[in-house]
Amino acid sequence: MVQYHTTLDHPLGCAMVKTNQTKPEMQMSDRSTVKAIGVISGTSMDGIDVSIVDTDGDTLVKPGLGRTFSYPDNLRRTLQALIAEPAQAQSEPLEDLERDVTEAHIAAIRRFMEETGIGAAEVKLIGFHGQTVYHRPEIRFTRQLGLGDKVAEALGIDTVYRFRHADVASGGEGAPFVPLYHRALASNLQQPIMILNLGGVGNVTYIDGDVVIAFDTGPASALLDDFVLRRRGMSYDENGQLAASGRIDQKLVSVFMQNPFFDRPAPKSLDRQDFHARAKGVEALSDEDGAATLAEFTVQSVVAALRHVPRAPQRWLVTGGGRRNAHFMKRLREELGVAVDPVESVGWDGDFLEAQAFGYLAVRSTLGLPLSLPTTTGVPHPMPGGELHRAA
Ligand SMILES: Nc1ncnc2c1ncn2[C@@H]1O[C@H](COP(=O)(O)OP(=O)(O)OP(=O)(O)O)[C@@H](O)[C@H]1O
Ligand SMILES: CC(=O)N[C@H]1[C@@H]2OC[C@@H](O2)[C@@H](O)[C@@H]1O[C@H](C)C(=O)O
Repeated sequence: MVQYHTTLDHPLGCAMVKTNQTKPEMQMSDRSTVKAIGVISGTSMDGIDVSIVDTDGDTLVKPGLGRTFSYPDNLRRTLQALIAEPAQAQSEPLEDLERDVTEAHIAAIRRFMEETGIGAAEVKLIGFHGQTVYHRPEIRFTRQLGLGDKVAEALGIDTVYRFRHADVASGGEGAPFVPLYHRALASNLQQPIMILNLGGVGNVTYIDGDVVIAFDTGPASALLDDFVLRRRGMSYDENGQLAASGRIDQKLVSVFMQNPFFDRPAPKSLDRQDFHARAKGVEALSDEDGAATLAEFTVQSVVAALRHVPRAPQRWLVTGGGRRNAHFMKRLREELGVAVDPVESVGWDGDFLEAQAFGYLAVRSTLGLPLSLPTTTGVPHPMPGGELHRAA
């Protein structure tokens, strides 16, 4: 197994770097396809996404079925409270919480396999992302709760986890990590093309042949979700109805857009909570106007992504839960002035791209292939990563 040691003087030793590059677990000549399950709970914490992909870890990719399973209510609430307290999310040991998060993921994978009839013997690997609770690449720190060894042991399937750690330890942003999967999927599409993920945080992948540029764009649904929860007790603004019924406070949007993040060259990444403190200005607005203003902030932060790509793509494909927000989609079409479609328009499943990506990346990890590039996370060179735990 690849060996790691911690590079940071941190009590949790969360950032790891690969030290002795041993032989990859699979050789390039073994490149037949294998089935890998990917599992992730994103920053919205709306559930655990599980999917499967049949892949050689390179150009061959066949996505399979996907399912989302909710966190138990008390666990979701505990996680939501934790991410609002950055000091705790960074420094507390959180052993009980990490065990609960791991168990919820194991239960989700079990149910996925039962419901889809996929047997453990068919699955070569699990790519286990875990739950991001704190992300600070500038101090070389990223934290995803979840214990890969427990997943491997409980399910009897080799499991790769700690995908982002080697990247962050080497000075990379540690996110986004889905872009190489986007590249594999988009190889037959007209380029340049932009893939936009509207999750809790937004991120884009610009693909033009060998050029892959990726970065986080700004808030996607996180600010709006938290606002409508506070104001209306709703977990999100269904179809963007509330935002569509309000008036945008353009002055506030331009204040939000003065944040130096938007001019910072790519690659760059965000913690879910990064814009919360500075978005407090919406508290003085009505529910409708506040929602309209926060939604517009998301839209303008996506438009600002064009500052950091070489050519304006003629087509945007949108993935993540935000593609269901009709108001986001309408405003993006108006502002970008080109085709903006959900990824389903090219046959991809926008609910499971991230889960599939971590299955794909798990296979790449065992092949010793890069998971991130200088142009996707700012690593000094294409960077392998992930930590493999054998089932037995
Ligand atoms: N019908 C809908 N109308 C409006 N918004 C929706 C709808 N369905 C989902 N969403 C939004 O999508 C969000 C979830 O998106 P998604 O599952 O892609 O996020 P995530 O994967 O947790 O986040 P990230 O990609 O940042 O890790 C919800 O929190 C909600 O704001
Ligand atoms: C640190 C972390 O978990 N970041 C997430 C988050 O959610 C969206 C955006 O911010 C992206 O950078 C990343 O998610 C996907 C899975 C990624 O790594 O591509």
